[in-house]
Amino acid sequence: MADLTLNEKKLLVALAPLGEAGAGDLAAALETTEEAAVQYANLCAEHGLAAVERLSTTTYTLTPEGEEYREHGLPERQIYESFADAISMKDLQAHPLSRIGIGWLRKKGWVAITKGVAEKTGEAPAGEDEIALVDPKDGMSGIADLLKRNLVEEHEAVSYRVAITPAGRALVEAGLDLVEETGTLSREEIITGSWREAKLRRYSLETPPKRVYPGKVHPYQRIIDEVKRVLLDMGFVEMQGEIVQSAFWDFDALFQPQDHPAREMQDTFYLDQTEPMPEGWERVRDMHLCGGETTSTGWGGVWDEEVAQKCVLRTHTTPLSVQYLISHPKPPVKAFALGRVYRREAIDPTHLPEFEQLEGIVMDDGVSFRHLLGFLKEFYNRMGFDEVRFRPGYFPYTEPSVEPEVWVDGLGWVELGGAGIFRQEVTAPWGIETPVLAWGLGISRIAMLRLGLKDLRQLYRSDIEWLRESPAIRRQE
Ligand SMILES: N[C@@H](Cc1ccccc1)C(=O)O
Repeated sequence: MADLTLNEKKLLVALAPLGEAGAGDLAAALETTEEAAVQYANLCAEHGLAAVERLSTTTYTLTPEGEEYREHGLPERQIYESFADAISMKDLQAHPLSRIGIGWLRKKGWVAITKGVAEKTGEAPAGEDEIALVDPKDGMSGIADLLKRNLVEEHEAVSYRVAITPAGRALVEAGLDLVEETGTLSREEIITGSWREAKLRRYSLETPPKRVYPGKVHPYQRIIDEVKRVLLDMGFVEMQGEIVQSAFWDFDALFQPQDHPAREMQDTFYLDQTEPMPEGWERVRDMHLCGGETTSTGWGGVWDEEVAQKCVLRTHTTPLSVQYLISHPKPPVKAFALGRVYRREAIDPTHLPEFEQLEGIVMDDGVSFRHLLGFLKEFYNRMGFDEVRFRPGYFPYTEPSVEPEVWVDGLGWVELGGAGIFRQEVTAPWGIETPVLAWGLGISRIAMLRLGLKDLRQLYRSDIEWLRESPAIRRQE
């Protein structure tokens, strides 16, 4: 029995005079936790030196509702006692417990209902459930009904008893050497060689240890952090902005006409609040009406100030770009925002009413459409997508516009957002003449592809199994 650890030996020595003991007593004798004592006992059991018995006891306690009924009787009993022999259904239904109690009264056969009158059948013995309600104990036949009615709660308590086997006793009687073992060696012990005399604790390399699940960054947050890192590496600064925007910023400042379908209630979350117009709003109005002082003709028609003042949950992060340009009108500007946006979407595996967008702008003299494609390609390459292509797109605020797509094995080309060069209708009201490249990309989609998910909802539901299995490391570059 050379491979018994000191702890196992100590356990046997403590157990031998008792023959049999609860894990709690053994833990006290060994000055350790009950869990550890059970572990040592199990190791002894593996060597045939002890036997471990797992005992589980079930106890029941009353819920607050159960307590209430123990005192005053089950609802059906209370109703039963509230009238003499017969009662009209109308009066019966007026009883405060009627909603719970009437069904049970009938089911238990205590009343018979004919022509709108409930009449006692004369039989209403105390049921098993009522007996169990007084003092619920394991094995009572009324417990199941009380559990179903949520009047009692079940608790399971597990305890362990350990008994020494004849082989264990023989070993203790033959005498066990209780020399302290060491599990760690100090620098000195190694240098001086005194480790040779130390009694080293044996480890079993076959027994799998209990898995631990340390806290770690959420897989989606890791990708968001990585996106931000990539943009910062590419020389962008981060812009911040509000989730609640006026329709003026979310739509009008982006030259989205007031009758644009995306502005409608079924697509956008409107709030019951308004925001006053910002300085310079009249130039946006004029742009919509007639193109202001530019070569544009605008949309024509009418433009309603009240429509623009309504607040919405931002439907995209693009309003932040306009706001940033207004406060940073001088080139060069390279800025990004990564934040949540809201749309009234029916929920399915690839659509959610909230998701994350990565917004970006580059303003500088001489930047062109080719720079835009270059930025997007570079970004996706750095995020691990090697093949990128662009399809023509349309947005009211950009011209030309594109929709970037990336190639994903097994899925084909996946659309990931929109991009373009801001139209003069967007920039001119604020006196900006330098070209501005702009894009808004879906980040949850990227995360889904990178994490190999089939359902976007996985990113937002706290699925503990998935979180535990997700590696806590960054992607290999
Ligand atoms: N805002 C657009 C994306 C976009 C942003 C900037 C320029 C062009 C397109 C969207 O939400 O789909």
